[in-house]
Amino acid sequence: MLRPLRILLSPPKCPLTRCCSGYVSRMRFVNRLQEDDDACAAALQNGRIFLFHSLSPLLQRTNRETFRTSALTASDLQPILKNLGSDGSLLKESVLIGCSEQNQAEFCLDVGQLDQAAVEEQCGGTFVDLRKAFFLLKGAEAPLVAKGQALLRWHQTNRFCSATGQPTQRNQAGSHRFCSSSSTTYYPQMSPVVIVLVSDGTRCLLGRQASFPRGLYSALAGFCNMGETLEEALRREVAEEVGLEVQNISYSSSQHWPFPHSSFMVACHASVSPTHSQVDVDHSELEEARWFSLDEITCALQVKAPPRRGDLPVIWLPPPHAVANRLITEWAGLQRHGKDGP
Ligand SMILES: NC(=O)C1=CN([C@@H]2O[C@H](COP(=O)(O)OP(=O)(O)OC[C@H]3O[C@@H](n4cnc5c(N)ncnc54)[C@H](O)[C@@H]3O)[C@@H](O)[C@H]2O)C=CC1
Repeated sequence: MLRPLRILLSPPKCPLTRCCSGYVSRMRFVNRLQEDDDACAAALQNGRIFLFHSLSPLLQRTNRETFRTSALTASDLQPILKNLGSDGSLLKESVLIGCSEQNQAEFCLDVGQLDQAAVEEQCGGTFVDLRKAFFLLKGAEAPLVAKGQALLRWHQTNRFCSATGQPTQRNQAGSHRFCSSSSTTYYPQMSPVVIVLVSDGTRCLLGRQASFPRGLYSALAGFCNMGETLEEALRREVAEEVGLEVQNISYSSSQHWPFPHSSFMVACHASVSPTHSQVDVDHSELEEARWFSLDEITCALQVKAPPRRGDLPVIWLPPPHAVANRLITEWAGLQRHGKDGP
């Protein structure tokens, strides 16, 4: 007979003062768990575990429209895994992703080898593709599942040493893998990407790829090449994609972006002189790029959901989770207050 399942909903955000007071101890706790396998195994027994199935996170519907992540404790999960025919070793495949504000270690576990419907039934949730889940979740929950999925994916695709072909072994936290034949330690990787909102003083430049949904425009983005600085990558990408030379580069913010794989997005503003703003699009990279006025951006920022089939054509922008949205919002705010971006 199964014990009643206790689903732990992610805690609401705590007041700033409390977050700050516990921050140092939480960071040191996570760091210790990454270094000490025994401590990590013990923390797993008392931790919160976010389930994934074939890299899709388990979500709970809170009402008709909204979803939240759900986490189980090890003691809730163990009987479920056993009931579904898994031995006790599966739990140890959990990877550490952080520590809650209640000082509880947080882990992710992919149960892709178990029957999806059976896990959903026993856990009272639904596994949702990350592309959908990322935009259904609010606040800190979206980056949390993105981080968990990225780490689980990295382990699934780095089981062997690229030098010797021998299997690699992970530490308990999952913060690295080790090949004992070549004594090589492998760490999870992100690809650096620069994303830039170019302004000519009164307008900003957005582009769209042919693969984007109809009407979606975004800031220009591109992967950094080996050996490049961010500034070099930014200048090169803008030159390649739209034939412009930018100046006045300023940093805005950054984010981990899980699509299609882990990118480390560094978001910047930059400018061109209004007398040198003629766009020359490389159509092998972009379908279109053009300048947008503040009025056009203000309208586009008000479109809160992608247009549906049959709706009138409308220009819309990446959602608030995307750092591109932050760049565009920052630019619009500065324009409204009479200052250009960078
Ligand atoms: N979070 C946000 O606000 C936004 C995120 N992005 C992300 O930025 C990234 C780059 O954007 P785009 O250049 O438009 O992407 P893209 O997917 O069009 O990639 C461009 C080219 O870069 C090369 N490439 C792919 N993966 C690479 C890697 N890991 N390292 C080096 N080169 C690689 C390939 O030749 C690919 O054709 C994408 O992951 C995209 O999802 C793009 C716009 C907004």
